[in-house]
Amino acid sequence: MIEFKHVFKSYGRGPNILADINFHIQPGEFVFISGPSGAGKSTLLRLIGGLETPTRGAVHVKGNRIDQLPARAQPYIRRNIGLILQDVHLLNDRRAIQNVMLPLEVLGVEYKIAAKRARAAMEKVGLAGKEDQYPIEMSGGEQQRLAIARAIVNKPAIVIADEPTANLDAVSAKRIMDVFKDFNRVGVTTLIASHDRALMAHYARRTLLIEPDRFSDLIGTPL
Ligand SMILES: Nc1ncnc2c1ncn2[C@@H]1O[C@H](COP(=O)(O)OP(=O)(O)OP(=O)(O)O)[C@@H](O)[C@H]1O
Repeated sequence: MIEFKHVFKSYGRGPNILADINFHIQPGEFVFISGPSGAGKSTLLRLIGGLETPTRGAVHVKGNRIDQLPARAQPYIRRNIGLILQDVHLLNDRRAIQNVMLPLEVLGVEYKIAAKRARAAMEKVGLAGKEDQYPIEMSGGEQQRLAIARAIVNKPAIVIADEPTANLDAVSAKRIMDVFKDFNRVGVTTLIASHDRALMAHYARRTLLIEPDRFSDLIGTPL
């Protein structure tokens, strides 16, 4: 489903952030990406999402080399990935529900159906009743949950989330993790980078631990 083969990544002339990374994630796995700040967790997720290209090596996603896809094929692969980054990139001139409907609009889903699905996704992340607000009128945690609703609304095969619970209180964090768990239960491959090891220990069965000089592929979660 997701495979790294001898992947190296540096930015510009800087040092290798990732060096000779190898792993293979099967469909339906729930994987925790862990490691100290600045070690390269976001970089790894961005490589899978096709937002960065490796300096060396190959990144395979759903049988395609995402790092070598022609530009016209990228939207097709990205459509399968629900990407939740730290910078939520919401459109402030559109209401909350319109933000969530965007991925469906791109796919040409009929307006009424798209609105219904967007409303359901917002309810899942605890934002029922906030449909008509503008993102700017929402709290940081609400914006983060809105970005999550947008990422899951078209039922992607892969969900990648970078610190999805960082701005959330314990109750909201658990709610969001349960949303990911429900998706994972029906086969969605899930990768989550987080500093919250205790929370992740309840959900993930495998950990990719990224440290400055070491990469470890572990069963369970380290506590
Ligand atoms: N676009 C970029 N240009 C140059 N350097 C970058 C860029 N993006 C990330 N880096 C550097 O790469 C390293 C890894 O960053 P990354 O964001 O992947 O770490 P992280 O493990 O996700 O950190 P955190 O837990 O703090 O979010 C850092 O030293 C960072 O400064």
